[in-house]
Amino acid sequence: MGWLAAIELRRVFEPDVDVAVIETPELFSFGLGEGGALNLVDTLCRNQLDLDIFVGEAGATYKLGVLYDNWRGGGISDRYYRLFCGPGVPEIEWRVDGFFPLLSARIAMGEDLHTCVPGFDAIARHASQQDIERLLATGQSGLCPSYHFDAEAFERYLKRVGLSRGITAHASAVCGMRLDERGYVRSLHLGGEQLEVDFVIDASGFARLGLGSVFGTRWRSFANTLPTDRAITFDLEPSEMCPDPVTRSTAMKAGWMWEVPLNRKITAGYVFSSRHADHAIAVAEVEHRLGHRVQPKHLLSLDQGYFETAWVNNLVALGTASGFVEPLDAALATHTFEQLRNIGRVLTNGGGVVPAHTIEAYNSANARSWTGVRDFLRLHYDCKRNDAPFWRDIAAAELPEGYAELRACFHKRTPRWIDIQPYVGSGWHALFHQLDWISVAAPLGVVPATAARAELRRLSADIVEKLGIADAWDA
Ligand SMILES: Cc1cc2nc3c(=O)[nH]c(=O)nc-3n(C[C@H](O)[C@H](O)[C@H](O)COP(=O)(O)OP(=O)(O)OC[C@H]3O[C@@H](n4cnc5c(N)ncnc54)[C@H](O)[C@@H]3O)c2cc1C
Repeated sequence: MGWLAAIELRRVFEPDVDVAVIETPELFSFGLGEGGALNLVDTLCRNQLDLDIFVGEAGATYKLGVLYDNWRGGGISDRYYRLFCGPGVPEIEWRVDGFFPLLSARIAMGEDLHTCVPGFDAIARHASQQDIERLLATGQSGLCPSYHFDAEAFERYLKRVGLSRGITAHASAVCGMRLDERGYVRSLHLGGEQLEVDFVIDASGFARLGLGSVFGTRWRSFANTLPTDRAITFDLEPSEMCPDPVTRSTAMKAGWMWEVPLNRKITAGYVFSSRHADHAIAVAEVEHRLGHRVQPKHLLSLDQGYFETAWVNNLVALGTASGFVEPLDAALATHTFEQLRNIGRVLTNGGGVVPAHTIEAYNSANARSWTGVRDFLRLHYDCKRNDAPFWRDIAAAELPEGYAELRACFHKRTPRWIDIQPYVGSGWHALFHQLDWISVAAPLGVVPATAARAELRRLSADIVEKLGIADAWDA
């Protein structure tokens, strides 16, 4: 994300401010395909990165949501979707007292939620990219697009754009930082050279040069809540059908597997708990599920959590340098884009002069946002599976307090905006909205039919008749 951050800074700073990217000549990359959420598109547009050029340069394909396979334990055909919904879906446009009566009626009747989106048919029949483009252009699909993309190709594209906009590149590793007596970074050590700096965005990924090494900021671990701590990654041959416009997340015996469909390959991985499987067991399970051998590319140890303070004086950490969560729902990329938007917003609104209490507000909003990510991801594991020790252990594990309370509410009614609002602070946007929570909580039974029925019964008979949901009301 380093080049993207530099492009954001180039946009917000005056032309006479130098913006530079320091990148190691031995660039480290997982070679992954990634999927963004809707704020990927906002980030590109805000920075005048043309979407058509991005698609060509980053090998991007449409992403219209996430497909969850086997999270309820009913086998590979037991699936539900969380779609990126836009205008044109009556179930979402009708809202009464903070809830969606037409969606609640579906939950009360035990119906799928994703089938209410007109464009879902195109997803189900593996429509081509051109068909999806045409469908989106009609404005009738009820869908908003994001993209899957090749992370390395995206970074190369951003570098070309960055250089063309006057950003300078230093091919060198950052070996250290010199702080002044107040703890502000004054220069970076680049091998033999010192680079004087006024402001630093640390996008050093797992190296965590700033918060981890220099400032020793406190780490808030999610290990008790999100138990997966290992991942293997591998590529798959693309299927003969067109690339699916959804990221596929399949529940496995000791975690879950992701598949990001790109044009010429599918990048995939299995995130698992080391208490319940090891590398060999994970590979064997993947091969058994797919029915063929795979060639693992990386075995990674993952420590899920975040640094309590992401912005210290004149250094702010971005993306993995500030925290990490498993790639479920592209939460890390979504959080990173929101961090970047807020860094840009604070710098622009402050005219480059930012008081300490604004930095505190950024840090507290960032921490809230991470908590929201943790709880939304934890929701996915609330799935009543008990066919393997991993799922039984999760079912028995203690829940974080905030999420435990939310879950208790969802037994009585569907998720509301007021439930999510506490995760959002100081000008930040929610990463996962009411509809996202409903789309996962209802299929898993965290919102039971009885809860949906109870809230429908609070509606007047007039509204029930107008909406045509008397069956659900009476059920
Ligand atoms: C297993 C796995 C699967 C993932 N899958 C997805 C997914 O499907 N979708 C998704 O949205 N996200 C996914 N992610 C998250 C994804 O990695 C991040 O969203 C994003 O790529 C992280 O970007 P970053 O810039 O923070 O870190 P990185 O991409 O790791 O970049 C850090 C950069 O800093 C450089 N660097 C390190 N040390 C130094 C130094 N001393 N000096 C100079 N440069 C240095 C490195 O060479 C590297 O180029 C996944 C992550 C993992 C681990």
